[in-house]
Amino acid sequence: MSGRINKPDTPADKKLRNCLKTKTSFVMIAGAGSGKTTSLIKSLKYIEETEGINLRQEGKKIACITYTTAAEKEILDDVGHDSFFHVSTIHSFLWELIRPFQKDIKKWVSSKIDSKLEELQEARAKFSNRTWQSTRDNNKLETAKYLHMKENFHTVSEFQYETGSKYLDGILGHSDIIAMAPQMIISNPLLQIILSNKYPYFFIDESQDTIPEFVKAMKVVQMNVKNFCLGFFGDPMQKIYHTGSGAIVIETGWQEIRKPENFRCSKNVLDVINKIRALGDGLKKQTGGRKMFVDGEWQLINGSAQIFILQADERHAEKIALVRSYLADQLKDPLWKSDKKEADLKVLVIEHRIAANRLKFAELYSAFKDSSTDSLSMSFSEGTSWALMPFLKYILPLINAYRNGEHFQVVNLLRQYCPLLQKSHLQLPESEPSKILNELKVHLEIINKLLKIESPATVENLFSYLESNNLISFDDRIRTRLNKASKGSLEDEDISVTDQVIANFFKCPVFQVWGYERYLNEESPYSTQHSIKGAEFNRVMVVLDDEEGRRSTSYSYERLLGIKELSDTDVTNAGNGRETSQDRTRRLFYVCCSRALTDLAVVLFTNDPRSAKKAVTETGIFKKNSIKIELDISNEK
Ligand SMILES: Nc1ncnc2c1ncn2[C@@H]1O[C@H](COP(=O)(O)OP(=O)(O)OP(=O)(O)O)[C@@H](O)[C@H]1O
Repeated sequence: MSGRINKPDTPADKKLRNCLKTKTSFVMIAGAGSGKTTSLIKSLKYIEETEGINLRQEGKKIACITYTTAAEKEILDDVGHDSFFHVSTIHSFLWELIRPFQKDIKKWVSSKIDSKLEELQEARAKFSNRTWQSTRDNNKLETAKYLHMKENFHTVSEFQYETGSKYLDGILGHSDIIAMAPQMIISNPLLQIILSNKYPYFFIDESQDTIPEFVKAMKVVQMNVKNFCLGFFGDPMQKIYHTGSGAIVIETGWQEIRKPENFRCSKNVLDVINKIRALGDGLKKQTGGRKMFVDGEWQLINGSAQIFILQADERHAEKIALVRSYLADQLKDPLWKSDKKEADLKVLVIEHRIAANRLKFAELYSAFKDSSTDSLSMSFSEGTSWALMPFLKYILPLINAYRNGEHFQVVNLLRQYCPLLQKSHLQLPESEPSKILNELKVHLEIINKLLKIESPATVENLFSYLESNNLISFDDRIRTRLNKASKGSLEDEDISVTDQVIANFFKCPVFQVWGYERYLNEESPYSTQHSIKGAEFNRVMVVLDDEEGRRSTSYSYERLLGIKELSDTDVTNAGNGRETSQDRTRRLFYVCCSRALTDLAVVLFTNDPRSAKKAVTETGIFKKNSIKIELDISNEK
């Protein structure tokens, strides 16, 4: 048992235990670093100690839904990897739950095919003489595809869950699970009983970013069954994904649990995050701050929180290095200059063009970022894009394992994702397992070569190879585009933005996906501002550069800090009580700054540092003597 499990109790922990004793559902709402995940972990242990023996005998478990697999691992590390605690991400939890309900799954998929056909029919009805021929062709192709599915659907006997959907092969994708499972829970009382019997305690961490349909489904379970304790742990101010629920509405009879403290951040960092938040939801200031045991007593750590306002130009990387070097001297802390993991330093950037150049995935980056849609661009940064999933889930782990001689892992991944090793294929009379395995060995070597740094292969070359050899089942969105690409029709002028992005993606040298993977896995001090949910580091640098993130209208630090006027859309949205880019940016800024345990440095790149300094000073977020300009750091040298 390590880390958070032994932290001292707070009044909130006691309140939470009362909820557990009385099986009262609850929502814990508290700011960054207040110890929400810590309270969650302690409550898991508490249930184990008080009811563990009985619950285990009855075959029951405690469910805990986390946002990422990294968070899942952290919690399991704390509670000792005991299967009594069913800690998992939402996708794998939902699939395990609905998997036995094959009939209902089939019904759902069948109605999805029908509604797809209806959608296509409606689109056709709106065609006019101004409709592009390629749009008509596309509709025709899609209609034929779904009609074929409808006709042959009766042949599918069982569904599996993989990365992309391929209904006639009985394969569902991520988005199917997320769309189907909450609906099934809501409409199936038996499923509600099974769920609550197996998991009498059900906790959801980072609830602000959990999808609303799942929250709704779990609330239905809680309303319909007895002896079920549903608990949400979250902070609306930390909602950074557009699909998140935000604040969870507290139902009658539920408890609201607040945690007023902050245990993570030094005093100066805490002052800054309190001010950022005050401009948003006005939550009462968090109290406390990080303490250290020195000379026999607990002492508050002062730390530092400064902002550096710099001229935006092409010397971006050089200037970041200059600030790091300045901080190393000023704080007498050479680790500010180190890129090593042990330095516990993170540089948080909104987009990652510099890192993309450094890590050699510039073309891939540009395919998803230049003239892209908000959703494609954002999911690229978040590592959740459907287009890249085949690499992240299957191809790269597979080739990594192959290169390291990890045969067990290679077979595991092939079993999970390769159609040739699926039960349905192996049961065919002509399938000979030993022959398939020999063929796979040859394929693996070819894929390995295609993915070498010196290989000229493109993404399309690799995808076509995988598809034509039945080594992968692609998401429909990839498959249709891949087939079109091989006929060359993607050169059409009438190409939608998504088509264009994917066409550019297909043309990228495929080895670049390694650099992209490193970037997502944070194997450099750089991380994106979206990827550090729940984490904490001693030294945090937050880089604010609207120019870098210019392809997304979702965020603008210059608008947040009053350097630029709000856009017309923001003004209209604010007038209608809708979310603005300022709201979104504030939440992201809050999450980033609140990751710092000791020292925080915000680096703002702007075209007009002088007026930016004035605007930043007026916000009152940073102390006057903590607002620095270029001259300050160069004078110091
Ligand atoms: N009761 C406590 N006493 C001392 N330290 C604590 C206590 N609770 C939590 N901490 C420490 O505070 C830090 C933040 O805790 P935790 O990650 O649980 O907060 P959180 O509210 O989930 O954070 P966030 O929402 O910002 O991700 C951790 O370093 C944790 O060890």
